[in-house]
Formats: sequence, structure tokens, C-alpha cells
Amino acid sequence: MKHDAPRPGHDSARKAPPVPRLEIRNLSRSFGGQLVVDNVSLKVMPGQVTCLLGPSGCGKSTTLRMIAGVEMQDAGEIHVDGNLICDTVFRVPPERRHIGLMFQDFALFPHLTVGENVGFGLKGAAEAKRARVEELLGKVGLLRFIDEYPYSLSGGEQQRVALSRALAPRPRIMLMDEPFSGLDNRLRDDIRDETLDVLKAEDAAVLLVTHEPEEAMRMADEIALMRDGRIVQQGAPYNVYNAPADKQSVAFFSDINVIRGTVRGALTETPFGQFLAPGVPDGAEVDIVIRPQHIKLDLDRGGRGPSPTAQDGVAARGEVVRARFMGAESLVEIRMDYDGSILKATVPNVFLPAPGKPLWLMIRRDRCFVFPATD
Ligand SMILES: Nc1ncnc2c1ncn2[C@@H]1O[C@H](COP(=O)(O)OP(=O)(O)OP(=O)(O)O)[C@@H](O)[C@H]1O
Repeated sequence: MKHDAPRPGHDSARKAPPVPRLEIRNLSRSFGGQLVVDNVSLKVMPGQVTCLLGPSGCGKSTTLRMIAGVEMQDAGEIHVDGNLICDTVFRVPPERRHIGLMFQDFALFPHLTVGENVGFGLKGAAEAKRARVEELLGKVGLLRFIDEYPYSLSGGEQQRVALSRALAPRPRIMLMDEPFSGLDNRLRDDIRDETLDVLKAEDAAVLLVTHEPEEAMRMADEIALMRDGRIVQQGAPYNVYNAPADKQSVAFFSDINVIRGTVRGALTETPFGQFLAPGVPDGAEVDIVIRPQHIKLDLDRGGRGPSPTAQDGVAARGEVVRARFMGAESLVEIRMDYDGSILKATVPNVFLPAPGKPLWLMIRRDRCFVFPATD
């Protein structure tokens, strides 16, 4: 009997789904009756960076501390490579979790050289240790400082030594809590990029806590947006930015403008034309949310504005309150004729119309988010 030849890709199609390096399931923690981490679940794959992003006090650090094992959860489980390492009964101690830690206030040992700092957590033969230290210092461009003491290094260089020290024992997981916030802006961008290269090369699963959207957008393969102890949205940076879960999620990444309307027959009528509000009952209010860069400005033509278009809808008139040059763009604030509210628009380069100048505004319909009004 003739056997069919195996089809290309047949084996891989049957492979089990990849196991996350780190998975937390339904993690919760209260302090003094206050729930600060509320049923948080997430997965991080090897070689991936997930940013836990949210405002100060939303429970990011507490989540990280539970994963590190220095804080106990009230409920939930932590798995590494598919193995349970901690629930409310069973607990692998922090030092046996193979987790690297890097925090904002990292401290190098001042009495040890750079090389000794990096090799501090390493076990085994001196030669192998030395090779690993040299490998990492080479990767972060600091090999020449191997026999220097930390005090002779700049803040950025010390940060890179701390990163090397955390990575030296080849942790399966790296937890980083606002690791770049002690550095000045220009330096920070370079160090972030370098750190990302090193982390990717080491294939660790990285969970990085930050309250800065730009940092998360720059570093993350996935962003988990956290608010009041909960993850409100999780996904690739592009998706979290462009398909936000709610009004606050839009506002966390940028300034926003909000235009309120009432729904009739799944449509809401506004001074900028009609907007679809599918699934919202008649009489309910919706917020149309638009970022300043998606408002288009046009000049007044003797009391008339541009003609309506399918993409931009109807134009509405207002008068400039103030305009400021921000570097790469100008920010213009306009008081709208229809209700006296102020809308913000950003325009590339220099556009500084005088206060009182009439302008017509259109809003990019494809860039609007329509949410049921919440307040
Ligand atoms: N050991 C503790 N005892 C009591 N309350 C705590 C403890 N640790 C954290 N909290 C509280 O839990 C809440 C969440 O704190 P957490 O540090 O996790 O937030 P965060 O999002 O990391 O904020 P930040 O960026 O400011 O550090 C805060 O209100 C904090 O005061």
C-alpha cells in the first residue's frame, strides 16, 4: 500500500502552542482592605518585552514584586515555562526563580570593580565567569572599564553595568521597574535602544514597568495598560494606540478633544456632521474622542469654510485663543462658535495664527473614537 508523503508544514501544524516563559493568572493583592492588584493575568514569551503601563499607584510595582517573590499574592498563580512557581499554597523562594531584577534605584557595589559587580551573582569556574562578564560588558560597550570602580562611570554607564549584572546569570525572566527614570532624556533614548538589543539577544522574557507611554511604545512588543489595579487593554503598541478600549486609554497616550452628542437611530449629530454610534440606544450620550493631530484646520474665506467631504465631514468655525510653537509642531487652541468650548489642534512645523483669527476645523472621521459617555 502506498503511503502519502508527509505534507510540508504538517508536523509544525500539529505542534503544541508555544509555552509562555512567564504567565500570571488572576493575580490579586489588597493592602488594608484596598484592592491594589485586581485579577491580573498576562503572558510573556521568551525574547519578548511586555510593558506594564499605567499611572502612578495603579498597582504595577506590586504586580512585579509578586512575580519576583518578595510580595505574596492573596489569589492567583505564577507559572514559568509552564511550571507553577507560586500560588497561595506553594511558593518557590525568590532566589530560586531565575528572575533578573532591575530597578530605578539600582545600586552597584562601590567597593567592587565593574567586572566584579557584573560577576557577583555568577557561580562556577573563574574562567567561565570571566568570559561571561567580558561577553556582557562587550555587548554594552564597557569592556574597557572592567577593572575600574563604579564611581568613575557616568550614570548611563552605571545603568549599563547594572543591566549586565542582572543578565549575567542568564535569567529566564527580567523584571524592570522604571529602570531608565534616573537618566536624562537624550541619554535615556540611547540606553533604551541598547538595552533592548541586549535583552533580545539574551532571549529573556521581559516585563517592564513604566508610567511613560513613549517608553512603552519604544520598548514593548506588547503593552498591558493598567488602571486601578486592572489590565484594561493588552496588545501590540499600534493596536493599543489605534484601537483604544475607552476614553481614558486614549487620554493616557495623548491630549484629547471630546465632542459630546446624543444618539438617534445609531447616529449622533454634531457640529462636525453625523457619526456612527452602533449599539448605543436612542437618547444615550456618546463622546467622540479625537487627538489634536487629527483635527484639520482651514482658513476662513469671508465667513465661509471648506465644503464638506466624506473623510472630514462638516467644518465648524472657531476663533484662535492661543498658538504655541512646540518644536516639531505647533499647538493651536480654538474657541468654537457652536458652544464656546475649546478644541486643540496640532499642526506640523510652524503655524502661529494670532488670537481672534477665525479658523474652520474638521475632524478626521477615520481617526475618531466613539464611546458611550461615562461622566
Ligand atoms: N506594602 C504596602 N503596604 C500598603 N500599601 C501599599 C504597599 N505597597 C503598595 N501599596 C499601595 O498600593 C498601591 C499600588 O502601589 P504600586 O507601587 O504597586 O503602584 P505603581 O503603579 O507601581 O505606582 P508607582 O509608579 O507610583 O510606583 C498604592 O496605593 C500604594 O500606596
